[in-house]
Amino acid sequence: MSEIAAKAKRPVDVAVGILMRPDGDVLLAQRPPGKPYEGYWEFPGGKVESGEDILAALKREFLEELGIRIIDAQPWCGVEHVYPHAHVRLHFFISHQWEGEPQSLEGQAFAWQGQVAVEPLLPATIPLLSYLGLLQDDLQAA
Ligand SMILES: Nc1nc2c([nH]c(=O)n2[C@H]2C[C@H](O)[C@@H](COP(=O)(O)OP(=O)(O)OP(=O)(O)O)O2)c(=O)[nH]1
Repeated sequence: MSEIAAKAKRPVDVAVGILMRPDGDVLLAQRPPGKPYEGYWEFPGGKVESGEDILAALKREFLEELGIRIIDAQPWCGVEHVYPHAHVRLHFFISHQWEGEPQSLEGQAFAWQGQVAVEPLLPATIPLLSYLGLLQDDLQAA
């Protein structure tokens, strides 16, 4: 295998955060122009840097991209997906504790959603929505 092909196949770790309000609404962001899949909706986050702890990466990305300070977040699930542009390993966290309101520091749009209805959504994230819906239902029933 050539060095370029091997590099292309190496998974990239991505820290992704689902901010969940007490009523179950979650925050989505629209990918800004210039990124692969621009205009698609996602849960905010970004690539983990070499040697960086995943939760630390999550906190850094939220501060850099949204101006939000995550106080605490719990690991939720992992998803691996191969896109034409990258092989990603997504580490999803759920946070109920943060400070600040989302600011569009990268020109991205935001939406708080109960039932997630924004479209299009990044393909690797779509299968998680039904599981997320169960969590939101539990929160509302509590
Ligand atoms: N943040 C986020 N990324 C996701 C989700 N679902 C999904 O497939 N991804 C993929 C898309 C990208 O290939 C990768 C995230 O990388 P990115 O390019 O947005 O990361 P970044 O903000 O660090 O970008 P950059 O510094 O390289 O511009 O993960 C999701 O729900 N949220």
